Amino acid sequence: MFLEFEDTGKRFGEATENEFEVFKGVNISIENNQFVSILGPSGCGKSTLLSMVAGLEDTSEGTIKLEGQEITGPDPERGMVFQQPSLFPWLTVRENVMFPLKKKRSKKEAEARAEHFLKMVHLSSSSSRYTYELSGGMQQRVAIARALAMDPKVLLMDEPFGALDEQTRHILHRELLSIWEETRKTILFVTHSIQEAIKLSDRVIVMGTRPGRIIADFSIDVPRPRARDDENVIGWEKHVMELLEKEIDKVLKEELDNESVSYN
Ligand SMILES: Nc1ncnc2c1ncn2[C@@H]1O[C@H](COP(=O)(O)OP(=O)(O)OP(=O)(O)O)[C@@H](O)[C@H]1O
Repeated sequence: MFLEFEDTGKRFGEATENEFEVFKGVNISIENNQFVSILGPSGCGKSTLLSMVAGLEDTSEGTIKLEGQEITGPDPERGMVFQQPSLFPWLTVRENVMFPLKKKRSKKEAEARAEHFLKMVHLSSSSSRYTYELSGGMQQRVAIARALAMDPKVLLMDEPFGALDEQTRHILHRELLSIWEETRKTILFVTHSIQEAIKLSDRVIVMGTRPGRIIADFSIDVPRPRARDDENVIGWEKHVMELLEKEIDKVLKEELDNESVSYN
């Protein structure tokens, strides 16, 4: 299997009373080239799971393996795109994409590679501009080009379009799908949006919370492009929504119960 979680668990804090278990017993097998989204209520551990694949957080239990190799730290084979693009404002668009490439490649090679990926995200005409001169959507495209230019085996995306307006998000969905079709990178995509997950993914994994765990794993077998009013798309959205609503209601009820205890 390409990317494999085996009985993976995560705890924060020391093994004392302030220890907090985010999730445990997570088992997921992901095939190469798949576009997989992770949905779940706030705090269930979606970003933590992604950070563990990135190697930014360690695993407390079990393993995560990429092509059979256990993940033990960050590596360019796993590229990350965050909600905030975190670009260098003192560098141009091209220089931002070139920056991580310069360690291993000549300047000329890095430049050619940066231009190639900037073209892929439709930004070649802005490559000499500074990133602070760009809109939020354009900045996120630079971040995607920068991650792709490293030629990762897996692209990890943590709510990459969460801060963008609806129209820009729609355009970037189209672009991301066309990039995915061209590069066939395996994508692990965290989102809060059911519509986004159903529109983009081969597979949608739904996490529950308290304790964090996988509660459903769906293959979305609707041909792309997926129109919003396609009855199969609407059917999937409704199905996932009902599942998530139950989970969110459970969290709200627990929070209200806890509050009423602390008031008494
Ligand atoms: N470094 C940390 N130290 C302690 N607890 C943490 C740390 N990072 C995350 N957590 C806790 O782990 C839980 C999961 O957080 P995480 O950000 O992964 O959730 P999420 O599902 O991505 O949430 P959201 O959808 O709101 O972004 C939360 O309760 C959070 O407070």
